[in-house]
Amino acid sequence: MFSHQLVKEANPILEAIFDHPFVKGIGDGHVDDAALKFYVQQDFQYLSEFIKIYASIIPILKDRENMKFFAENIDFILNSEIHPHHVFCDIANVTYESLQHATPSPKAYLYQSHMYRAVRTGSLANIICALLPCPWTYNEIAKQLTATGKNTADNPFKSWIDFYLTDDEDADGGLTQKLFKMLNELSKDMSEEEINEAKGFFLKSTELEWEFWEQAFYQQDWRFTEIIHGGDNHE
Ligand SMILES: Cc1ncc(C[n+]2csc(CCO)c2C)c(N)n1
Repeated sequence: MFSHQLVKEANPILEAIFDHPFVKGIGDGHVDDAALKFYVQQDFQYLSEFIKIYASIIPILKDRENMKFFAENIDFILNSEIHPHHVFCDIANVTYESLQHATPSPKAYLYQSHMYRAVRTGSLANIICALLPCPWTYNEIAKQLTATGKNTADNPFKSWIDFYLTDDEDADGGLTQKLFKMLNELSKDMSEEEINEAKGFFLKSTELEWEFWEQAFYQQDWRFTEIIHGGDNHE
């Protein structure tokens, strides 16, 4: 099955995500404030783009059930995904509002551009492959942290882990499985070339998830950010 192939090939990248100091820090209950702030600034901005990508899928869908599914996911990102951000803000002792005006860092820019590239191909499989590592890796992180005994009552990140752990219909676990199922269906009518193209989108997005943790941990912004972003806030 296509989904098994994707998970198998991406596995070393997922393992590297589990080993990343930011993710390990979530498990151990400590991440530097500067890393948490950089993450929320970039993620707030990233999720706004993610919503637009979800919206851009709707015109290429053929049935209402799928339209409902993607529309509900937009609602979920807008209204529920803010919870994990609040957890980071509370720990870093900053207001969420103060972190909502960032422009994309190089890696966030690359990740967003990668997703838009998938949209431009017009292929639903490519778009789902580019999107899926986002809910997939987070759900896997939450499961791994829980399985290794890190999701404890005294961990300040407990409610962040719990958020991505939930596996009910409306939450990420359910979403991940549904997207993998859609891919398995689509792959039945795809050529080897199309399968490889879609896989490329999935594997690159998985690495870009790793890069997202990395850039937040080391606060990697544009080298010439003053020049690039100037006084006005262009993207
Ligand atoms: C860089 C980055 N990657 C993944 C997530 C997690 N996430 C974002 S939207 C969503 C639901 C998808 O419909 C999930 C699980 C994040 N916050 N930031």
